Amino acid sequence: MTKPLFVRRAAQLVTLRGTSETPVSGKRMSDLGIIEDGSVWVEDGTIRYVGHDSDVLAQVGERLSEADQIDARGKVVTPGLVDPHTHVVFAGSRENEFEMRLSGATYMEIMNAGGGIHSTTQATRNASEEQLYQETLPRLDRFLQHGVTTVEAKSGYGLSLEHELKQLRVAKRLDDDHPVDIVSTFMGAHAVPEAYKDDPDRFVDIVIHEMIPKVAESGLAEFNDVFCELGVFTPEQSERILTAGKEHGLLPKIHADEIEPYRGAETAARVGAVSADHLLRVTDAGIKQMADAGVVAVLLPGTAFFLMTEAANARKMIDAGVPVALSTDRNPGSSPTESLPFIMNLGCLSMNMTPAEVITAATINAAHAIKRGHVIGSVETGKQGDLVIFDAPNVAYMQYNYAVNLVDTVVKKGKVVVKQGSLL
Ligand SMILES: O=C(O)CC1=NCN=C1
Ligand SMILES: [Zn+2]
Repeated sequence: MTKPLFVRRAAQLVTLRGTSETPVSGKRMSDLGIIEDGSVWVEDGTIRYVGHDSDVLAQVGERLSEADQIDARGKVVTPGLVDPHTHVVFAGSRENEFEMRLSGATYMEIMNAGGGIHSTTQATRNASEEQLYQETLPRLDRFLQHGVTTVEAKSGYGLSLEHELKQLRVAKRLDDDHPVDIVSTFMGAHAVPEAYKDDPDRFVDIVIHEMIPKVAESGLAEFNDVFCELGVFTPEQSERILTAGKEHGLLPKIHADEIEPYRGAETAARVGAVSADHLLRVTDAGIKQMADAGVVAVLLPGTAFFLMTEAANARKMIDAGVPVALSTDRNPGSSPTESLPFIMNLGCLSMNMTPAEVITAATINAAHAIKRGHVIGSVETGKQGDLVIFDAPNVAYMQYNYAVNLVDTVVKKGKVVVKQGSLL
C-alpha cells in the first residue's frame, strides 16, 4: 500500500472538471476549470479530493501526516498528458529519408519508390519481439519525461498477420511493464505491401478476412485504423476495412486527408469513427459531417512541421463544433518526436489555438479519442491519479516558453515517476 500523495497549492490547478462524458468542443475547449492555490489528494492510484488547498485540508484533516506532500506553489498542475495517435512500436529509423526530403523529395515519392512505411515494415519484420521491445522502451521513457502518461500505439509495420500480431504483443508487454499506459490499435491497412501493389484489393481482402478476425480474437487491439490516402487506400476500401473491424468489435479510426483532400473525413463520419486523424486537407463538407457525427479530430501539427507543409485548420474545426485533440504521431518517417508539449506549442503557433485549447486537446479530448474520457484526462474525484507539474506560473507561459521541456514532476497512478525532469 503506497502512501497518499498530496500535491499542494498549485498556482493554477487545471481540473477540466465536468468533461468526462463526451468530447469537448467549441468554446467549452477554453474552459479549463482552473483552481488557484489548488490541491489534489491521490490515494491507491485514484484521485480522492480536488479543490482549493484550504478545502482539501479540511477534508483530509488528521490524515495529513500520512501523505507524501509536493509543493506546487508557482507551478501549473494538469492531468497527465494523453497521446492518442502513435506508431511508437517499430524497428530502425529513416533519417536518410529526412535528408532526401530536405533535398526536395516528397513523402509519397519516397514511399512509392519503396521507402517510407515499406522501409520501416522491412526493418520491423526482420526484428525479433525482444528487439522491438528494447527499441521502443526509450521512446516511452521520453514520453514520460515530457508528461505523457498514456499513449495509443498502432501496429501497421508488419502488413502480415504474423508481424502485425508481433507488434501488438510487444505493445501489450510494454503496457504491462512500463509506467506509460498503452492503448492498442490494429493498423494492418497502413500500406499495400510491395507484393500486392498490382492487386491492392487482394490485400484488402486479406486484411478483412484473415487479419481482422484473428486480431479481434487475440484481444490485443481495441481499435482498427486505415491510411485513407490517394495512392494508399481509397475511401471505399477504407470503409470496407473499418466496417469489417466494427463487425469484430474493433472501433474505427482513420488517417484522413493527410496529403490530399480524399474524402477521409466524410468516410469517418459515415462509419462512425471514434476519430479522424491528420485532416491537413479536410474539406468544409468533411468538417461539417464530422461535427454532426461527433468524430474527434486528432490533429498532428508536428507531422506538418516535419513534412514542411501547412498545418490543419484547427480554428475552423473548433469553430464548427468539432472536438479537437492533439498528438505527436510518433513514427520514424513523418514525426520522430515524443514531445507532446512541443506539439501543444505548435497548436498555438501553427494552428492558432489558444493556450487553454491546446491543454484540453492534449488531455481530455485526447482521452476521448481513445475512449478513455471516463478514466483519464481530467483532475476529478474518482479519475486515475495521473498528474503533471509544469515549471510554469500559468497556462499561457507553457506555450510562450516554447520548444523546451517544462515538465518538473510526473505522477502516474499516484506514484512519482519523474522528478525535476528525471526518470525515477
Ligand atoms: O510514415 C510513417 O511511417 C507513418 C505514417 N503513416 C501515415 N503517414 C505517416
Ligand atoms: Zn499516423
